[in-house]
Parts: sequence; C-alpha cells; structure tokens
Amino acid sequence: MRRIDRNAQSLGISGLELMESAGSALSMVARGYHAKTILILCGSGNNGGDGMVAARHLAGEAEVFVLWYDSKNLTPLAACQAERMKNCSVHKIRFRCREEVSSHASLFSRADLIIDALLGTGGRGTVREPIRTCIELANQTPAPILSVDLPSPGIMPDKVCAFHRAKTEGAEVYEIGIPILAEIATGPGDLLLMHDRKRDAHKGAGGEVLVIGGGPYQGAPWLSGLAALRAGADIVRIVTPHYLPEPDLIHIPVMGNSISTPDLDTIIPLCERSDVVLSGPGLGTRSHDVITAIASHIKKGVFDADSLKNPLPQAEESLFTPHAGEFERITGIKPEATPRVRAQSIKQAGLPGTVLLKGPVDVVSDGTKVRFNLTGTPAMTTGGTGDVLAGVCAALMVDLPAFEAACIGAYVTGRAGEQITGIYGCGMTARDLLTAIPQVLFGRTSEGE
Ligand SMILES: NC(=O)C1=CN([C@@H]2O[C@H](COP(=O)(O)OP(=O)(O)OC[C@H]3O[C@@H](n4cnc5c(N)ncnc54)[C@H](O)[C@@H]3O)[C@@H](O)[C@H]2O)[C@@H](O)CC1
Ligand SMILES: [K+]
Repeated sequence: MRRIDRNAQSLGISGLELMESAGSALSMVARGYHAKTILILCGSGNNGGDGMVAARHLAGEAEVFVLWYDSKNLTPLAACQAERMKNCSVHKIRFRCREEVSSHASLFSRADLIIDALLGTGGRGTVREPIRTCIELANQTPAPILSVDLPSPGIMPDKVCAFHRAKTEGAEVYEIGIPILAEIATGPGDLLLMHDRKRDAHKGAGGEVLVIGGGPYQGAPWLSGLAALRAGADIVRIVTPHYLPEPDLIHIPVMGNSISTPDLDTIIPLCERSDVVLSGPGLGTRSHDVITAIASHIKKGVFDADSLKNPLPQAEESLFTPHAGEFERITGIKPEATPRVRAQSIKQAGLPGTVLLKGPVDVVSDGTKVRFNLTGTPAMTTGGTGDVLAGVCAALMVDLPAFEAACIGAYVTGRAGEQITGIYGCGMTARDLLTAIPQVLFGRTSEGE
C-alpha cells in the first residue's frame, strides 16, 4: 500500500487527498449506524488521520468525541488533520499516556458507535500503551466497533472499512481515488522496497556482482559493471577477454578471444562466491556452453543478451532480460505489441524465473505478478542501454527478489534516460546514463517529494 500510495502521489494525487477520500468513505459507513454519540479513537499515524477527517465530516450530524493521541510521532498528515479539526463542532480530547485514556473511560460507555482509527497498516509488533488501554476499554463496551482500514490488534470490530484493498478477511472495501496506474505501473513508490544501508555497513555490504561477457562486443560487460556499481554494488568483477582501463572494476582475464570451456575452472569459483552473476552482455554466439555449465553454480542470475538461448540457463533464482527478438528465440512466441498481450505471452511461456521483456513499455512478470514500466525515451535505443539496465538489475538483486529488482531497475534506468535525454537528446550515450542512475535511485530528486 505504501508503494501504491507513493506512486499515486507521483501521479498528482496527494496523500492529503487520499486521506480526505478515506475519511469521507468512513463517515459514510458510520452514518449507516444512526448513532447519536460517536467516539472516534485516533492513533498518531495516518490511520488516526482518517478518523479525524471522518470526525470533521460527521460534525453536526451526531455528538462526536475524538480521543486522539497527541504523540511526538504524529505523522505530518495526522498533524494536519488535528489542526483542521480544531474549528469543527466535535469534542476534541487529546491523550498522551495510559492514565489520561483511563480518565475518559465514561466516554467509552456513552458511545453508540466506536470508530477504531488507532492502528492501520503501519502497526508493528506488540501494541504499546497508551493505545493498548484504548483497545481494552473499547472491547469492554457493548457499542459496535467500526475499524478503519484494518482492526487495531486485539480489538473486536463489528465491521472493517478498508481502503482500496482488503487487508483482512471480511473487510468492506472502498475506493479512494487511487489511479490504476499507481498499482500496475512502476513508480517512485517501488523505491520504498529498497533497504537502507546501515551506517556501520562493512565493505562488501552492497554485494559482489560478477559480470560475464564480452568477446565480439568489448565494451558491453564494462558498461554493465559500471552500472552495477552505480546501482549500489560494492565489488564488481568482469570476466571478459578484453581489458579496458576502468579502475573501479576488477578484470578477470580469460584464455582466448572469447569465453570458452577451459575458462570454467576460473569462472565457477567466482560464480559461487558472488551474490549475483550477470551473464551475456557482448558475449557473442560462441560461449553458450559455458553459460549452461555455470548456471547451476549461480545463486542469483541475470541472463541477458547472448546468454538468452536454448537450452536456457537457470540459476537458483533467475531474471531473464530479453527484448522481443530474444524472447521469441527462447520461447518461440512472438510478442505482440500491446503490453497486456505481452504479459500474457510471458505467462504462457512459463520460463523458470522472472522476465523483464524490454520494449517501449517494459513488462516485468514472474508469471503471476505483472508490472509495466513506462519510463524511458526513444533516445534510449542507442547501443549499450540494455547493458546498463542489466547491470542495474544485477546490483539490485543483491538485496531484492528478482521481480522487485527488475521493476526498480527498469524504472530507474528509464528515468535516468529521461534526465539525460533532456541534456543530450538523441546524442546521449549509454555511458551518459551511468551518472544519472544513482541520482534517481538514491537521491531525493524523484517526483512528488
Ligand atoms: N493509500 C494509502 O496507503 C492510504 C492510507 N491511509 C491510512 O493510513 C494508514 C497507514 O498509516 P501509517 O503508515 O501512518 O500507520 P498507522 O496509522 O497504522 O500507525 C503508525 C503509527 O502507529 C505507531 N505504532 C506502530 N506500531 C505500534 C504498536 N505496536 N503500538 C503502538 N503504536 C504503534 C507508530 O509509531 C506510528 O506513529 C492506513 O492503514 C490507512 O488507514 C489513508 O489515509 C488513505 C491512503
Ligand atoms: K484501525
């Protein structure tokens, strides 16, 4: 929900607007109880904010008491709603500790309806005071309890009024105006799935990525490697026949002009020690037997470009990043133009992993979940952008499952491309993309902030 919420904001629907719709829907459900006296219990998060909006909507229609937690952790949206509620004809009673809640026990017994806006999707762990006392007192009354979004842990609701999606069985669901694109398309909300690097993180905490490629196309694996570094990998090794002077990357030479089976003794131990292995960029057509031989030694594998051939290599967890032609080569299915049909083709193909099918709209699917990526520009048809994308996905897969890594990788690379196109237009190179990647991925420049 946080992902969808954040994506909705980037599509122009603010959190405050969503909260207003949620509180309005809640007040409508509350009206169905024809209660003369309503007690609204509000926590310090946005769930509490929803309750305060409903209080504003119900003011004048019933006697409304709002018992709200005036915590130092009040979220900005909840604080805004507390401010907005000030001038409404509702009884506003703040509490800061358990004793203050207990001193208002009579309010609980007076109420014909209790609205539980204490904890929603942000609740974590055992319920702490003073919220716990609110829940206990609510459960002791005969009044029906209407829970907002999901029941606060331990409370016994009569009904649950959920927003956009049911989070518990039996909840009544109300739409709050979230655009469908916020859910089915990638967006800045997807970045919330990334884990923050701990302050005391040791060298290598960003993961070790191995890139296997090069041969006929010398630059491709180096571009992927640099992209992996820009997307947060700590150590990136490049197994490739041709050395390029890139001091940030570790070159692992091979015996001939292309990667071949005598190199397996060098490559297999590296595959086993790496968090993620990306194979294929610039590899050419002569090294597929090496890729199939190493696949079973790979924990997490990104298979790109020339490694996308049958027999299809398969790691413990695999991400395949084909364009339309490569997808047809490995599945025999020619992807239709529309993203929706493309998603169906991925499901039909039943590949053993997640697929990122590149195109004007990228489609990411593991056969069950589907997400569309709309970022990017026509200028990104320039050579090497696919190598960058694969490198970004590989670095993200250190910490994330393949599906999430592919969604974020596609989104971020496309956004970076949009920024660079704004500067260089069709004269952009794949290399130009590299500097924009960390800005989008780790900076605070994404839209809607
Ligand atoms: N699209 C959305 O996601 C929308 C969400 N909305 C509401 O926002 C809610 C989520 O808001 P938040 O993320 O602010 O989270 P919550 O409002 O569920 O709770 C977070 C607050 O509760 C405290 N808390 C967490 N665990 C606790 C525990 N075990 N004991 C005591 N206190 C605890 C936290 O310190 C924090 O202040 C949703 O459930 C929904 O009601 C709506 O405003 C509409 C839009
Ligand atoms: K609740």
